[in-house]
Amino acid sequence: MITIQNLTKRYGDVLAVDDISFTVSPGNVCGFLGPNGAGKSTTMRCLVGLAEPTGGTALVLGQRYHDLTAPAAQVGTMLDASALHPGRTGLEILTQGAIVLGLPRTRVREVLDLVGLTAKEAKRRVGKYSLGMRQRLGIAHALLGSPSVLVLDEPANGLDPAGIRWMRGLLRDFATRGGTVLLSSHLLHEVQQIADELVMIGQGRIVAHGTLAELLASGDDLEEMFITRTATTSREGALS
Ligand SMILES: Nc1ncnc2c1ncn2[C@@H]1O[C@H](COP(=O)(O)OP(=O)(O)OP(=O)(O)O)[C@@H](O)[C@H]1O
Repeated sequence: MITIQNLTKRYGDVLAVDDISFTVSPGNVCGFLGPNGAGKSTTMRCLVGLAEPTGGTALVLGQRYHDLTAPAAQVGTMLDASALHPGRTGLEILTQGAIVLGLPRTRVREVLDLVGLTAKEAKRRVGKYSLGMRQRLGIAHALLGSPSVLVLDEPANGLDPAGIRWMRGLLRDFATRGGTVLLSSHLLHEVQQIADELVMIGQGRIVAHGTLAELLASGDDLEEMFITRTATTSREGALS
């Protein structure tokens, strides 16, 4: 369960996130959609304790991230796949993660299988990985501790159509087993294929929220809605 309530985050003069509220329940894959600079990463950083909210709360499993008993295992995160150390192999990164979480080495093999990285690929340095392989490794790392919540920033970035289909299957399966997923994207087409509910954000404010079916049934063209609403919302709250 993810519960964002009246979350506000200000960096000096910049109101990065402006009083947003939404929840994601177990069993759901929620796409957090917005153009560059809309406030997606900031919201996710507040959720996983990397940024302190200026106001409101961002709770995961009903608690602040740092108050969870084993946050790194309970919540799988991928906030920046490009931050993976280029000089290490995928295997080294996952093995180190398993050690930190107190998990058996066999778990590394399991998550590699889950994301479709071969043993040979795992032994290559991350600097030689394609963007899609980095995304898979980042997701493998997020899955290590068998979390019940996944928070993924732009996970489909760099994936080809087959990779996107694979990710949809993986996340759907995770949600079907009771998991909660929040994933961000700045591409409507991408997120539409993966998520079953959407939170659209523009300039720090939520401009649309609902299941994909609800949003599509409204008769509005989703792309038109995305472009017009995220462009016209102002940080001073021009669009209610
Ligand atoms: N540490 C920071 N210090 C100052 N301003 C920041 C900081 N982090 C984010 N911002 C600003 O907050 C706003 C929201 O940024 P954020 O990264 O959350 O957006 P985003 O939707 O994730 O965008 P992108 O898709 O480009 O990653 C932007 O104006 C950004 O410049």
